[in-house]
Amino acid sequence: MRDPIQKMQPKEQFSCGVVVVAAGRGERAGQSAEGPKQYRTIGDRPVIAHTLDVFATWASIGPVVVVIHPDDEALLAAALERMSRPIAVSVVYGGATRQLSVLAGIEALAKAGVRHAMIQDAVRPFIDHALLDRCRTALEGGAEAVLPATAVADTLKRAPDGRLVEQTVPRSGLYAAQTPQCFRLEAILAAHRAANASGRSDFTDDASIAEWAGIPVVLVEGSPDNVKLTLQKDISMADERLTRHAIPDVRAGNGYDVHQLVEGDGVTLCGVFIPHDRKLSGHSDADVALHALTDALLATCGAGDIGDHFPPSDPQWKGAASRIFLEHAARIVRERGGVVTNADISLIAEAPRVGPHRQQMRENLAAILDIGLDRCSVKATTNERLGFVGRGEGIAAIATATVVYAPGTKA
Ligand SMILES: Nc1ccn([C@@H]2O[C@H](COP(=O)(O)OP(=O)(O)OP(=O)(O)O)[C@@H](O)[C@H]2O)c(=O)n1
Ligand SMILES: C[C@](O)(CO)[C@H](O)COP(=O)(O)O
Repeated sequence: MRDPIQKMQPKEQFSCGVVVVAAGRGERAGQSAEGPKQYRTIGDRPVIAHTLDVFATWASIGPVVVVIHPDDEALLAAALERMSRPIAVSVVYGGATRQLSVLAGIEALAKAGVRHAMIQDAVRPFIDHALLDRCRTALEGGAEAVLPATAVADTLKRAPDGRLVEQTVPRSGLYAAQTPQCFRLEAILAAHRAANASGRSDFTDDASIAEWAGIPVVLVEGSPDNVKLTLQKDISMADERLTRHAIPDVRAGNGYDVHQLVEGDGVTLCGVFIPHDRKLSGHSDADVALHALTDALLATCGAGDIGDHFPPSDPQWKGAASRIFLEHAARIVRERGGVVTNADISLIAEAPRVGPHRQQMRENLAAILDIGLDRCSVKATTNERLGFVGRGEGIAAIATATVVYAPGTKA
């Protein structure tokens, strides 16, 4: 589409607020326990959170008014919690039609003292910054009314009874209207007020009110992605699209621990008791490997470290089997929506030899974490006789845990 405004130099100061209309009942989409369609989850969040996010992350963002149904206050509050960037919104109640809801929204926006208004359906979550920029350019070029639209691609038929085709309608010059529809605020407010005063309530978009009021409406290129979620299948497709493209929330945590070797009869490593002429000193069974892995798991969800959960000063952990600590960390991870996908431990010790026990150690990890054996790794190395490990004064362990969290999981 050729955009006559696009080439013009900015002549109009851009100062723009946004009205997001969300007061509809979504009857064509059908009932859902989540509420009307604008509050239903697509991907990881409610539809309206996606829509508002695009404005919240747009450099030219101004004041935002959200028009809701009086029954939906809690739903909106919950959706605002799911934004990727917090946004301050004014909330007003809408009316029985979209037209009345928009009027309530632009009346509220007029109080914010902005020059321009973008009017957006809450149920068009796939707007993007390039589209908003095209609208902005057109407003800066002096347009009073700007309509993003796409040329109609299908052959059009008129069938008044929905059964028998009466006529093929030439599609040349026909466009499908999208939102945000953008206006000089004063002009669209006057047009909406006049339409309301005249008793007209059948306008399905704001550009048609502008046309009715004699305001020239300039087209800018819409986006084929900018679909309106009208039916259940639109919501399912939107969900599928976002889920397919969701970036996996993969987090890696590391842990490190050292325990001193003192006189004794053996050490416990990864839950395996290995007879030895020394033992590891510690408050619990001093399983340095499981301690490091516990820290690594906790690190994947910002849950502190082993000492926060099991203070060494607490007598109940005296001599405790360290698998308790690892089980606890794994439970925290699961409760926060995480799935452990890998656990890797490196032991650094001059003695005893770990090799003969590696398989049992891996099996212990797999059992404690309830994951496959191929996701559990135990390795060992000496410290080439260097340092405190090399002198046999202690054993160290380094662990890495990899956890995949559900999209949108809050740690
Ligand atoms: N009284 C109304 C009706 C609609 N809308 C909003 O206008 C947008 C586009 O409307 P539509 O898709 O028709 O939504 P609904 O009216 O909710 O759907 P239905 O007609 O199926 O009930 C939606 O964001 C909707 O919430 C509104 O704010 N107030
Ligand atoms: C405003 C709109 O989204 C532009 O396509 C559309 O007109 C809303 O229509 P509906 O009748 O409320 O579904």
